[in-house]
Amino acid sequence: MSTDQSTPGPEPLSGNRLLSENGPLSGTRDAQLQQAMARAGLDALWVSRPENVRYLSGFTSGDDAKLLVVAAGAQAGATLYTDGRYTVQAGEESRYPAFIARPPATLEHAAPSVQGLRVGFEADHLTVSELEGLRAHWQANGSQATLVSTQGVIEALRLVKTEEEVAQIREAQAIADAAFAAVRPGIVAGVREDQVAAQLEAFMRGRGAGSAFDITVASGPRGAMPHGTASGRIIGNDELVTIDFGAKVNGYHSDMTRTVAVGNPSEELRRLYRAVLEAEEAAVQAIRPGAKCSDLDKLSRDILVSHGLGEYFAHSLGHGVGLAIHEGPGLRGSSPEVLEAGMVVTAEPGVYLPGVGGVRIEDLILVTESGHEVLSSSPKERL
Ligand SMILES: CSCC[C@H](N)C(=O)N1CCC[C@H]1C(=O)N[C@@H](C)C(=O)O
Repeated sequence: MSTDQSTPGPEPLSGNRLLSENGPLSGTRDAQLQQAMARAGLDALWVSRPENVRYLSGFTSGDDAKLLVVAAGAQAGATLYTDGRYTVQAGEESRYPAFIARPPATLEHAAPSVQGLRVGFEADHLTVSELEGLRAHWQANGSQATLVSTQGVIEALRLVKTEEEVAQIREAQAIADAAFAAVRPGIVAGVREDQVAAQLEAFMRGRGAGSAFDITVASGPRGAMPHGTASGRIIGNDELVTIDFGAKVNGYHSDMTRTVAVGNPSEELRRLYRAVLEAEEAAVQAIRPGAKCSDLDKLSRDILVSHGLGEYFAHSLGHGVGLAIHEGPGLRGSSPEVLEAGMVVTAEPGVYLPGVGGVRIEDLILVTESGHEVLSSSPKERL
């Protein structure tokens, strides 16, 4: 898989070609996109973030594709640009016609469509060389397009999930819960962290799901690493082990963390665990439409501060989950976002004490009209 569309590669199977005529914008998602583009003052949008390409087009190899959307006028419509490795797949999956080529042929093909338009590009997901390519082909080459830097145009549409999207996330979380139930009895002293991760991953693959990200299994002092990817460390007796993992179903992720006790951890470790559990449960209970993300973060942080642990809570409370493992809304102190029904978020406070260890507890939560539904069902230990 390559994210660099400018890398020379194999030629298209049968030359550059459009798989069908230009595709109209139709349906709810396209209408929302057109409104969002109008709000951002855009005539067209060059979509390069893989999840956004997938969200709009349905093409599942968004890493190797771009999408041009022209919102209105004679050229209105959308075209997927990908290369000859994906001719069949694009024909099967994409809601829009595909032009099979690599840059610069893709940009040359798009140039007449963007003539004189204000064309947005995704500033967080376009490389400098790709931007130079847009400039060379759409500005310096007579197309006279105005390139506009944008952030979060499509991400804003992805914040509230449809029922179909929630169903995928629910399925991913159910598989992760089943994996945890199957693997938990084997998390004992003498087992390596990476064996635990391998068992979780094998279980999820056996159920047709992928792993949402590199699994964290952080035992003993490694628990002080929030992103402590499973290592060859052997889990010891009387330790805490933090396990953070998720499944991926049809591109949609789940995310859950449990911290488990092996043997009889010290009273100091149990105290950390109880404080984190209190902070997590309070945050979950406060999740409802209208709740401010920054307030939720503060609520859990204040509880950890009251236990003298505020300085050890080294990240935000949580994040949205969907086609990306980390997406909006951000449940953090600086977030201006407010929860709405249909959002799927995590609540995952943690404390990390260098040389000692750490604790994190995380649930995956659907915001509902009446409050919330906790999608993760794996039991939490009471220490
Ligand atoms: C590599 S994906 C990690 C998934 C995990 N559940 C997670 O989101 N974590 C683990 C600890 C912190 C948190 C995280 O990475 N939060 C981000 C959004 C932050 O910047 O705080």
